[in-house]
Amino acid sequence: MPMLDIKNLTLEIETGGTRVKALDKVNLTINSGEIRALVGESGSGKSLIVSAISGALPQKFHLTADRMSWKGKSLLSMPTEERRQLMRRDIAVVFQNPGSALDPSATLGEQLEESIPDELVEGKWFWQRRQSRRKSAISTVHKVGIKHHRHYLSAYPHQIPTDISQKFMLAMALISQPKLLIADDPTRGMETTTKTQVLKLLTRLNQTKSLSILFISHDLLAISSMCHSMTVLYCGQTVESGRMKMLRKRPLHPYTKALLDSAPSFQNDLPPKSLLPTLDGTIPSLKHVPIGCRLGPRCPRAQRDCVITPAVRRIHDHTYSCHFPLHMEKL
Ligand SMILES: Nc1ncnc2c1ncn2[C@@H]1O[C@H](COP(=O)(O)OP(=O)(O)OP(=O)(O)O)[C@@H](O)[C@H]1O
Repeated sequence: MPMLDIKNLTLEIETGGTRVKALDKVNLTINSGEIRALVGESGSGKSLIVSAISGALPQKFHLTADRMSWKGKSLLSMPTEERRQLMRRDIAVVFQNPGSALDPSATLGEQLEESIPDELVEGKWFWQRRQSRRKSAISTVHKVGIKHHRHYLSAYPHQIPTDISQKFMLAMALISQPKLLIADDPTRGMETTTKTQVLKLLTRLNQTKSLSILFISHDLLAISSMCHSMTVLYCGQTVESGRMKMLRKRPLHPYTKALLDSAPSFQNDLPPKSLLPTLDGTIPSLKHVPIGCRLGPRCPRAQRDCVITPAVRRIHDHTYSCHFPLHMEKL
């Protein structure tokens, strides 16, 4: 049984007097110990999925799903307090805008120490427990690559640079020793050495502590080096999902292929200064989503049938939604 299991998640948003489906029957599963990438162009709905899982959607959004469960328990019918505990203890989220998630009136040290669940604090007496909190705060900031802990732990959020607040959010997420980490573009804007350090830390935690990770990023090279599986999203629809190796070798959906082909690091035989292949056009706005397969107007393989939403098809653990998939002759 998957740890996190989402089936046919639909999210409707009111925009300009009409209701649009920002997410349209999205499927996503994460197994214990798995690192799954969630990829797709800007505006495809990745952050909305994160908000839906964490229960952080505005009231006016209308969310439905055939299944949205954590270890078999429905998240949709879970009492608020239980859901809050789950998000505090088992699922940790690193949101895209680290600054806005921090309390401006408390120091980083206070916020970090407060995030440690009571059961992870050692000692019987107040002073022992305070020391234990301090010790884990220091060791966690070191783990995520923040060196001058004395300086940063006593600083307020507005006093620290963006890259430190990004690392700090990761520390806040990891300090509760979660079972699943949802990281929405955690390395965005980081310089290469810091990024490598963060990715190594996540891989190590996955291998040694069996931490499952939903890794959202635009960095396909990082994704292919650390993720076991990948779910591809286009304009609110899941187009393909499967093992990383399989998707890289034989993507079945034209969008997955276009996405992989657009990454320079994946193109070994590309002559210098040649143009990377990309799909014409851009992702449509929510007000103008095409009917059926939303990639239709941009898809090189589109035909008349594509105005009907393709069903999800499965080959072992590889799923895709396309009327005219690639590579079928080789399967
Ligand atoms: N609060 C909101 N109100 C209205 N529309 C929204 C809201 N949040 C997101 N959207 C719309 O939902 C769609 C998906 O947005 P989302 O931020 O989830 O994309 P994303 O894939 O995370 O993009 P990025 O890679 O840039 O973070 C976009 O068209 C966006 O404009």
